[in-house]
Amino acid sequence: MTLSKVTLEGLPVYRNEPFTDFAIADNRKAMVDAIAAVKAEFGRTYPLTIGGNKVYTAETIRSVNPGNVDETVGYACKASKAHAEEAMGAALTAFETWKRAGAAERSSYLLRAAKLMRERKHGFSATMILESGKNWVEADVDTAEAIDFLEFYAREAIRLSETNEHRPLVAIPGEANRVEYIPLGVGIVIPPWNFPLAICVGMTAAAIVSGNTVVLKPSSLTPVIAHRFFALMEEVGLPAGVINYLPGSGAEVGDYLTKHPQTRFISFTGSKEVGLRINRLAAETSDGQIWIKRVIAEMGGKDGIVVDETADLDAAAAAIVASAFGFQGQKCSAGSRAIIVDDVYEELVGKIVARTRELEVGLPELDFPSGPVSDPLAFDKIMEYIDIGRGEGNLLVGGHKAEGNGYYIQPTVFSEVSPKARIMQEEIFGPVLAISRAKDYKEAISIYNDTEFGLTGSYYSQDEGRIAYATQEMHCGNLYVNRKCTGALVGVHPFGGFNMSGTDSKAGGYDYLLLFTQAKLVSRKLK
Ligand SMILES: NC(=O)c1ccc[n+]([C@@H]2O[C@H](COP(=O)([O-])OP(=O)(O)OC[C@H]3O[C@@H](n4cnc5c(N)ncnc54)[C@H](O)[C@@H]3O)[C@@H](O)[C@H]2O)c1
Ligand SMILES: N[C@@H](CCC=O)C(=O)O
Repeated sequence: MTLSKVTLEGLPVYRNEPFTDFAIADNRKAMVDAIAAVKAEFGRTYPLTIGGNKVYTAETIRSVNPGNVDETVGYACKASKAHAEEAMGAALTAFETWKRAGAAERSSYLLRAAKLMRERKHGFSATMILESGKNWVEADVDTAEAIDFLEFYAREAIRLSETNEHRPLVAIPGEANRVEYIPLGVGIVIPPWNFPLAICVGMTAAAIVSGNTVVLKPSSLTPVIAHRFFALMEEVGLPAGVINYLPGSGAEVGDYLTKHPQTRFISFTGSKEVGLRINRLAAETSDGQIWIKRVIAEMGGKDGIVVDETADLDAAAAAIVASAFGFQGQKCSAGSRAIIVDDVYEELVGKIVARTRELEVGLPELDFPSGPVSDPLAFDKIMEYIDIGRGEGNLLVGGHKAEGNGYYIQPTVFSEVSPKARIMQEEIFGPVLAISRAKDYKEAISIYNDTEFGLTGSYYSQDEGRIAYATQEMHCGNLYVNRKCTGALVGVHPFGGFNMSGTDSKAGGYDYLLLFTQAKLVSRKLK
């Protein structure tokens, strides 16, 4: 593919990457082989990369397999503030040329990376299985989403560069007017650990394809998969300094870069606490700073599924269990609350309990449906919430540590939980489902709305009037009807939440790249 020749018309129509069917023996074998190949690389040290230079540090971050804590996936070199300063310098230098590359050229790097990632799909997924504790399907979905982000944003950058053709300004005689979406500058990209490939790729790709350069500070829990993506971008020939790979402490390097006067924007996805801190620090102007920093902050959720008495209860039970316990509830979209109307409460709770009991907990590489949680801090926090839950509801399933040489917790269900209970209000980010009873669908929806978050929600019903009411009243960025509240697809379900869930950036949607650009109007008087 010639770089400057990429056009929207010349590209195949965007389609979501298909998921792998692991019922097929060849696909299972391919994943087993990929896991073995990743294990053969265990224990390697991954350098920082600043302006293309590899930097090895004495201090490293040990990336542990949360499913078998004796295994070290790798060691990531750990940046200091001095490295952060160098990375900022490298990104500023690279920006001077990268900002002038056309959208077609910038997009071509993403498209090449997508092609290679597709060819090596199971390798990327296997790294996540071993580094983040995803089961095979969850890891495969994460890789597919990463490929989707690359393909989608490549097309979006080209579309945005052709905006005057697709959305012409109002014409007036004697002038030629056009809008150009130009890059912002150097951005700090701070992804979470839980979609360690897809979200890392999506945030980084969107920033650079819009003409910015970035310092990428991956989560300290998943630096190896982030490095795998970074190495892919090097392999496709991305110029040095466009992405600077800089693992390090959030408190040290993260704060330093957030406060830096030459940081133009911060693209963050993670917890409410860290997001609010970044937002506050970024609002303070540093000496020498000549802009208002832009903060894109996608944060947590306390998502839920509302079920009324007309709903298909088997479908609702399946969705509630999948949304609550998929990847051990460690998704911002996790349906950690179910709000069920009185008439069908007992029946539906029975179905939820039965399905939850079927979830076997075990080693991700052996593809158990339920695996470990991320790390000891998360383990302790979740177990504390389970203790709190014992005082706030009826424990129906789980409630204990599960067997295994890792951070395993039994999928846990509490019923008869008050809407104001802590386990109904606070993000637990683990395999804990709280169920509340409502007298009717209107009360159920008002319980759903009664949190500080507003990310995802589902409404289960067969009544069109109620569906219309729920559509209007449920206050969240991603509302689903008669489907689970996890699993947004790029281009299909633009993703982002309201209130304390963040800035509603709508990742994977048509508005996302605008966040990484500024619009410049050029008006020319004609003779
Ligand atoms: N809304 C979304 O789209 C979305 C998607 C995924 C995850 N999340 C949320 O992310 C959270 C889980 O991810 P996590 O545990 O990685 O979150 P986290 O907030 O602990 O960390 C997120 C990132 O911030 C970094 N960080 C920590 N302190 C920092 C600081 N002072 N300055 C700069 N960076 C700092 C971390 O190293 C990590 O890379 C959950 O709350 C989840 O709901 C939200
Ligand atoms: N986009 C993902 C959630 C990302 C947050 O963890 C979903 O829709 O389930």
